[in-house]
Amino acid sequence: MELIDQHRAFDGEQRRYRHKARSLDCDMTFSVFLPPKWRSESPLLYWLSGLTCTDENFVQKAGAQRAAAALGLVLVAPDTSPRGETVANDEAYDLGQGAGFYVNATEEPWSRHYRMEDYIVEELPAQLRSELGLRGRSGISGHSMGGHGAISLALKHPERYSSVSAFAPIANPSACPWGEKAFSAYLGKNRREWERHDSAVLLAEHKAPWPILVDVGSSDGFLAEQLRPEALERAALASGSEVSVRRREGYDHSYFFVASFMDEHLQFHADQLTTRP
Ligand SMILES: N[C@@H](CCC(=O)N[C@@H](CS)C(=O)NCC(=O)O)C(=O)O
Repeated sequence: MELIDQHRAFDGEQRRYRHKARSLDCDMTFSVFLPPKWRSESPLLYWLSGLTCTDENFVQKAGAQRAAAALGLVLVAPDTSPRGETVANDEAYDLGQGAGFYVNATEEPWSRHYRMEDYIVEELPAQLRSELGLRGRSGISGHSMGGHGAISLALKHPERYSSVSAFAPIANPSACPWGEKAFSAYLGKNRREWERHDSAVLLAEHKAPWPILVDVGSSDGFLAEQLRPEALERAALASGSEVSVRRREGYDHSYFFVASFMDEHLQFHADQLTTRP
């Protein structure tokens, strides 16, 4: 992989890499923050971003580096979809490039490149292990579409992740307009298939092995129609899972909201990653 950008930050390093992603069959960029004195065992936090984002929105807007440096957390920020002129796309902001929804697509024209679940869960961790020697325990978090990605991927691959949180997640994508549109394009018309990637459905069926921390803003314009955090709370009750959904008065969907509570999420992950068996 090729180092394409590097900045000192809080005595650590904010780096950006480009590499050939086998699972996505295209070149990808991702960002990684290495805290001071990082080691191969340092814990990692994967951050999955939302619609329209690249790896850079989080790096530039979330203000996560100061606390990550203090806590010794490596931050990994992947892009939100495969990229490139030969990669299928759509004019809408909520489908195609910038909107991979963290699933492996089965439908044309998406199935060749849109394999974000394999990329996030398998290929990127293997790349970080082989190229940077990073093999610490991993947590996962994200925003909006990335909050859906974080919770659903962790529930699908519980052996891979030791801590999970989300900001304004699309909690029940098989029952909201963003999710219905993306899942019908990527996964086809069978709603049963959609439910295999739906955090609320997965959580209702299986008790989560870790507590899940969620923040949502009460003034988020997407809250009632697209995010539906109450579905996650109902699911947690049904399975006996520990899910804390905190409603933050007056906050909206933006990275101003994310940045406001980032330190609390990083502390939560650091606690889980360093103290849980
Ligand atoms: N642009 C879309 C909304 C997209 C949006 O809000 N994206 C969020 C994630 S779902 C985001 O993080 N945008 C990039 C940013 O704020 O830096 C719209 O017009 O409704």
